[in-house]
Amino acid sequence: MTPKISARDVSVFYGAKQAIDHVSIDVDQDNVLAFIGPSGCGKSTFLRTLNRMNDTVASARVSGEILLDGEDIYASGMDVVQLRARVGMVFQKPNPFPKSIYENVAYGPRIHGLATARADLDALVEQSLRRAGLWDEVKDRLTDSGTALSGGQQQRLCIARAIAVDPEVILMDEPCSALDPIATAKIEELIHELKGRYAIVIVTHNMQQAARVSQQTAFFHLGQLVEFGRTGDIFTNPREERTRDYITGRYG
Ligand SMILES: Nc1ncnc2c1ncn2[C@@H]1O[C@H](COP(=O)(O)OP(=O)(O)OP(=O)(O)O)[C@@H](O)[C@H]1O
Repeated sequence: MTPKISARDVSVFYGAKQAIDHVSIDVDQDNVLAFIGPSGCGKSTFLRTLNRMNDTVASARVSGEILLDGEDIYASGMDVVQLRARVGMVFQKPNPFPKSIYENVAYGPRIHGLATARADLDALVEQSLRRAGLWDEVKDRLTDSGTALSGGQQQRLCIARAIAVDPEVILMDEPCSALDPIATAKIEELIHELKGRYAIVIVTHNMQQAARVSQQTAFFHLGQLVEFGRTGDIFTNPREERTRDYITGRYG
């Protein structure tokens, strides 16, 4: 199977400090891939290279190659706005726009010209909220502010917002770390439902979560990709000592 994203020999520097050290990895189409590793090992930094979110950090410099469907996303002609629609992102802290629930979801399709007629936009908003498992909770209050929802609902709204522009990949950077266990379980359920429709990459500190939601796991340490494989193998039979030490809680 051709990978959805292929990262080759990727390094990232913040000024003189190297945060990612020659990482190569493929993201498959039909999988959930989890990035795990101790704090500061570079999980978020690497995740953010996959849709050029590091462009927003002045000191960040990326080398190597990242191909999306075989196309170099760092090529000079790449439209970064379009790229971030194709490779959407959900952040640690839910960050809905200070606008209505409807507008949070409709904004992206409108600026990308995916729906112009009101009825089409309404249908797209409903479909996105349904896929994000939020429709039944908000259908009678679409004009309320997105920021008035609970944290878990806000995170699902952010997922609906990412889905609305018809992405191919969804990057999730610790999407449950600000949520309680019930809201977390809902997001995990949602990840199961979204799997197959979108390639999903999730950064998580929670190893049980990685084991529950992902089919593949990548373990990072000090900017290096130490081990990458099937989640079951990584957690039950890791090849590398550093992976074993981490998953058994010897450091972290
Ligand atoms: N904007 C930045 N400017 C300078 N250094 C940064 C920046 N962002 C991250 N770093 C550094 O890069 C390294 C990797 O950080 P990163 O946040 O990617 O790790 P992480 O594994 O996601 O950590 P955590 O699990 O704590 O979120 C760390 O040493 C961090 O201090």
